[in-house]
Amino acid sequence: MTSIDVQNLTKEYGTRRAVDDLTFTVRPGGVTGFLGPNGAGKSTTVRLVLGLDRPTSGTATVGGRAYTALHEPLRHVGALLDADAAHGSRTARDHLRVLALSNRVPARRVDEVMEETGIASVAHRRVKTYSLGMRQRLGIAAALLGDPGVVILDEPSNGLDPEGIIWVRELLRRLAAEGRTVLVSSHLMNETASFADHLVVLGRGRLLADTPMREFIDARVRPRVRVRTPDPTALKAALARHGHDAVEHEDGYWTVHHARVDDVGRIVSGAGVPVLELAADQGTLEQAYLDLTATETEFTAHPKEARP
Ligand SMILES: Nc1ncnc2c1ncn2[C@@H]1O[C@H](COP(=O)(O)OP(=O)(O)OP(=O)(O)O)[C@@H](O)[C@H]1O
Repeated sequence: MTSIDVQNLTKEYGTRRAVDDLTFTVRPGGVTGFLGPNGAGKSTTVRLVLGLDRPTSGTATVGGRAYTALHEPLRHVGALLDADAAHGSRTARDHLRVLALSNRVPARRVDEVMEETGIASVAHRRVKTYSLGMRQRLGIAAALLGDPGVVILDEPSNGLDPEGIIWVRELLRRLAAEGRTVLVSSHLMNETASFADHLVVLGRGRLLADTPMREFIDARVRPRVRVRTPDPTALKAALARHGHDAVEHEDGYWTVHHARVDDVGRIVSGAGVPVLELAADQGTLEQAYLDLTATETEFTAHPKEARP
């Protein structure tokens, strides 16, 4: 099985340390979300993994070997870094054929990946006539061309329509289910939450988190419960007896903070409080991420102060 191993990786550009002593492993069989504010060092790390840049110190390997030492690398690692990587005056099919030929990938894979990514019907069109979403699909097709065990995608949903976004989500899950190692960097928290099971989070070049997604959220966002009842007085009284408080919202719901849905369910049913709806509000990846990175963001917009 092929892992991505980053070991004490550091990259300096002049006096700026873009990546600072990073150590983490991306394992097969799951989708790892690669997160961090602008300038955190995600792209630099990926470039070091792909041998596009040289580390100042430390190592980045794929299956125990440096990318540059891989024979026919496309058959081991597929990557989407930039949707504009294809030459605009080439057709999509020609672009993929050239890639296939230079990596001894069977020619039939060209048609297979175009079919899989939904661009078969535009295979003969020049890439410069493609929309951003179509170029994105072509970039994903190129990443999958060599049937690689490791797939690294930077913002794969970029420019895709709603149907395309769902397609990417399912594709990532399937690649992981097939036992591949999948690393996806993104700034879209809802999207990342929909496909990732593990997270690696960077801030100012350093590792801030390397945890399963559920643990990441649970450790940072306290659970809440939403309740709707026609008898708020009985609800508040029953909760108060167990040390809980309920806060009313404009939409008619009550929120019980720092509470688990099982506990609130038992309390209200035990007290005979009529309940129309009861739901766990588990907290989102976005809440947890913002909580973690609040102090790690290099670039923040500050609203102008109001003048007296
Ligand atoms: N070639 C380079 N020369 C000088 N500085 C660089 C170079 N590449 C990256 N940097 C700097 O390294 C830091 C990390 O940048 P990087 O692009 O890796 O971050 P990122 O997490 O991918 O950000 P984003 O989310 O904005 O894409 C930034 O401060 C950036 O300005």
